Amino acid sequence: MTETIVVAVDGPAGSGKSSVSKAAARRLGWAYLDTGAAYRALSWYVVARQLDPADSAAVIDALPDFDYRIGTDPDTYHVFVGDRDVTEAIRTPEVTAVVSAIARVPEVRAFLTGLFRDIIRTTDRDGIVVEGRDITTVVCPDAPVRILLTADEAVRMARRSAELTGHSAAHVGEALRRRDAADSRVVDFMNAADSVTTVDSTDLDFDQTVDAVIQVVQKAAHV
Ligand SMILES: Nc1ncnc2c1ncn2[C@@H]1O[C@H](COP(=O)(O)OP(=O)(O)O)[C@@H](O)[C@H]1O
Ligand SMILES: Nc1ccn([C@@H]2O[C@H](COP(=O)(O)OP(=O)(O)O)[C@@H](O)[C@H]2O)c(=O)n1
Repeated sequence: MTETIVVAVDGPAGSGKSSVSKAAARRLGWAYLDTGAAYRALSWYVVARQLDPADSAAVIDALPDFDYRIGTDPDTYHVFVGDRDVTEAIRTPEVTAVVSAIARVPEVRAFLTGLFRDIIRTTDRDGIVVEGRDITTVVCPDAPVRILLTADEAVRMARRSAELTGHSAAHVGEALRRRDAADSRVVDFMNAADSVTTVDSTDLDFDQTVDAVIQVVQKAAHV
């Protein structure tokens, strides 16, 4: 059996990681793994169990009962905790506001990294596009294709606030800046690590960004 080709994609919030990675996976006929969804689902679970997200010990204690499942088919993407479909619930501003506190706990990162590697190992496609904050550096540092997807902060904020109707652009922008600042104290996703290719989507539209990612994949993985 040939080994699955891993495409590792990191970047800050609103850079296009999820949407671009999903579209690239679809075009390649490969699997897609959204790692942020696991951090979000754990945050949702902590809130649902009425635990304090800032209480690391309580969050660590909850890990063995965290029954997480995610689809890796880009066309039928769903996130479950137990038998509850949380695909929508994990995107609310309430969950987004607590996710950085959960993600900074080293035991949480180790637990979820193990889970991601299991999912990657058991994929039945020729390749998998995995996106997050530490995929090129921690989860899959040996991936044959490693990409940092960036865009200027103002552009990222504008994209995000266009998605979240009902929230002011200033509020969305401030929340995004605060989350990036907190997250980047834990892992560096603003600077490309050695031999990681940067794709800057500031002046690219969505399709051009997908094209740019596919080109990096084709060049690095010869597909
Ligand atoms: N190059 C691009 N040009 C315009 N809009 C984009 C581009 N890339 C992504 N988007 C849009 O920006 C929004 C945020 O993208 P998303 O994939 O959720 O980012 P991330 O996963 O990095 O937070 C989405 O609505 C997406 O469709
Ligand atoms: N590999 C990853 C992915 C996400 N995360 C955390 O999970 C949160 C949500 O990730 P996400 O990718 O869904 O966020 P967006 O960039 O899509 O808004 C981030 O703000 C990080 O705190 C992480 O720490 N490591």
